[in-house]
Amino acid sequence: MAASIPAMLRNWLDELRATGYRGLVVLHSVSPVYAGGLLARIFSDVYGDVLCLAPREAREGLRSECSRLESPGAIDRLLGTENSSVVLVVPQLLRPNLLAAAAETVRGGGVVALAVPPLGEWQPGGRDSIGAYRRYLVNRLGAARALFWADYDAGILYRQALPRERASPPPGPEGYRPRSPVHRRLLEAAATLDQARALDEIVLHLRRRGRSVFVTGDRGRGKSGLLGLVAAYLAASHMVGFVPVTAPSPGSVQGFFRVLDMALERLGVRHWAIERGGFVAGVAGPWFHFRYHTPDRVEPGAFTIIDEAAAVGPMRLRRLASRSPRLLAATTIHGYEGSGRVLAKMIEAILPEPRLVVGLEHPVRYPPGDPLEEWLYETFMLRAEAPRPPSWPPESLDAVELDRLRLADDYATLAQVYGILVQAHYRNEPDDLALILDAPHHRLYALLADGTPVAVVDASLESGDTAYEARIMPDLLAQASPRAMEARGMRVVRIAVHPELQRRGLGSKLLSYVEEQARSMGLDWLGAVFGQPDVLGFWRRNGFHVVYVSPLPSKATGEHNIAVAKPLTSLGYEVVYTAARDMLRKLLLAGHSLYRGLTAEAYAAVLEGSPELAQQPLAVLTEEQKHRLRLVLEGRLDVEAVLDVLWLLLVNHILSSGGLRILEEKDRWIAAARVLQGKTMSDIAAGLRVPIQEARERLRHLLERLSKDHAAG
Ligand SMILES: CC(=O)SCCNC(=O)CCNC(=O)[C@H](O)C(C)(C)COP(=O)(O)OP(=O)(O)OC[C@H]1O[C@@H](n2cnc3c(N)ncnc32)[C@H](O)[C@@H]1OP(=O)(O)O
Ligand SMILES: Nc1ncnc2c1ncn2[C@@H]1O[C@H](COP(=O)(O)OP(=O)(O)OP(=O)(O)O)[C@@H](O)[C@H]1O
Repeated sequence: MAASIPAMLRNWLDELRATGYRGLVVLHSVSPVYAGGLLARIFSDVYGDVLCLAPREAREGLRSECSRLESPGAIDRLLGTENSSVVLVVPQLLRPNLLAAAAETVRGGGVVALAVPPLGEWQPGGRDSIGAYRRYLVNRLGAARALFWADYDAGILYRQALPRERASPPPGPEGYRPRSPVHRRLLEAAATLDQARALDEIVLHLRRRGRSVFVTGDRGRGKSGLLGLVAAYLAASHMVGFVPVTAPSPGSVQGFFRVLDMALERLGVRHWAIERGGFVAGVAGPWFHFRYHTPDRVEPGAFTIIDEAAAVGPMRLRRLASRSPRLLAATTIHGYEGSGRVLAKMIEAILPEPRLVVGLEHPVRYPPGDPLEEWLYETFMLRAEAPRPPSWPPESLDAVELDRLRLADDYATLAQVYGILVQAHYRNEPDDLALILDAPHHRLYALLADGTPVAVVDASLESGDTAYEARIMPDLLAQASPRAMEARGMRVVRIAVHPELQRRGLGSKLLSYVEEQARSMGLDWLGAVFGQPDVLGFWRRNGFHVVYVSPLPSKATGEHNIAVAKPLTSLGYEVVYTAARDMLRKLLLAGHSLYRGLTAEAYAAVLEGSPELAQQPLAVLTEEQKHRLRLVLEGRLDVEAVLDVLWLLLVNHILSSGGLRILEEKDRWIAAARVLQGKTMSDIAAGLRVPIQEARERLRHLLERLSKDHAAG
């Protein structure tokens, strides 16, 4: 009986190849390594090439079967490669990111295969899983349109399916009539008609003095390739000299450089590649140089190219956009390494006008409508969107904890929940769904309006006993609070309200339900960690305090993580207030060193504090300082002569009142940036778009006010 599974698989592969589409193979066995070897042998016969990804202990047994054998961790490097078949040997945890990324490398007619333990023992969520992810995956396998699913040892075929129709290849660039003066040879270098049309539009836009271009599309649509074609046009037309190119990693620009190199070759433009650390880091010619820099190092040029802009983050983009006269950017809307429509809209708004937005739809490596891509996108909800909101006001509005095992069987509700939750994070990736469904220490809460989710919280239980990789808050609190590791709490990993129903109190209502749940579990604190300082207002309104601000920006997004917490027990009070008071002091005393990198707005926001954080001020002014202060107040010296005095007065004002209590927003920003962070007046004026003279006036008024308060105090 067992012998027939390989034969059936071969037949299925023949039929799959005839359709031109890609498919998924899942083969169970008590020895996933053996099953992986078997799959590799069959694929090698059928296709000639097999990429195998297996953990170290499994690799020895596979060496002779695979044309390339790597660890699952190498997937980032392999993303630019193209394969007919990929075998993933997965004895334990199956990370959705790995499966989705491996599929990205497979061309039309090819397969991705999973070699896994027998169905009864299969736990793709790993050892501590609650089993919801397994249940969900098994349900989803039932919905795949191109699947071969069997148990090799038992000789059982669970399911095989093939699409009925045959794929038609995406239309090519042949015969496309351009409107711009783009070179014919360059147009023919496009991989799809879509890419050719976009190239033409972009050239037209740039020739008409357009300032920015934003290319969007799902993964594998040829976005990076399109940037390469445009770059070749700019070089060949002598429109550029030095062009900085940035993206989250050098690996992510290899496709760009490859297509740039190919296109310059076709145009007969002399050029050479510059390699660094095994990657192409630049392509240069006699009058041009395209050069890769990491997002934290890149200096904008007259033309700046940004690939995977979503991963570079809005903060860095804003900085690049404000300093670069012209920009070419591309981003994935939905893909294995995340992103989302919200972020694409945000990026679009940052890019300067006149701006052209072009979308690419046709995949480059496989036909449109590919069933494997469809299955991955649906299974990992990569196109998740908030559902249509229910009619408002609803008859009932109930906060509940969602049963994740039941959710695994209810695709429609899970899609609604996830569709709301994705907004709380710029970048959503397949792994996120598995985490939310399956992580043992996570809890999922929702506010249901007549049964439809309108607000969702994903929370995680954390204490000193939680595994190091799975806890965040206890370690942050422990930096200042000696008893933090004794305390137990719940971290709101994400909170989101339906986009059409925000600012009606729903977020606060759900949060207070979560707080009740945490109290009933006897937890000491409720907390959250996030990157966007603009939601701080929401947390403060709900009684949370800033307990930590990361001095280092995230390498990718440039944002500084902020942690907030609210105490629920007396131990919680001790831990949270100790950390929050210490943080306020540290933010003040290290404003010019550790926290100088924060924008004035973000720094002023974290300093806002609350009266409960009031504490002992620093030393009083010396006689000499008082003397200088008098001279300034009488107009005989400039404010800059008493910045030390102003620093002391401001720090003491904040310490004794528990936060930066200056009402006018611009005054707060200028005071924070000049006095506490030590930024120059010209940087501040440029950053906040305030004339220097006005900034000086505001600083002087602040001095007058604080010295009056000081005299009165
Ligand atoms: C750990 C994390 O997930 S952080 C990321 C948070 N999530 C997001 O940013 C996703 C998009 N935003 C949302 O989903 C929601 O707006 C939330 C969750 C931030 C807030 O929920 P809402 O229901 O909109 O807020 P709610 O009406 O309860 O707000 C109460 C008060 O908080 C403050 N507040 C709420 N949102 C904000 C905000 N974005 N910025 C500043 N203050 C805010 C306001 O003072 C508000 O009162 P007001 O509307 O009378 O001025
Ligand atoms: N015009 C082209 N000629 C040859 N190959 C191309 C062309 N355009 C893209 N490719 C190749 O097709 C594959 C997918 O294209 P590309 O990387 O540009 O897609 P993308 O939309 O940027 O997606 P991703 O987010 O996966 O990078 C890459 O290997 C790329 O090198």
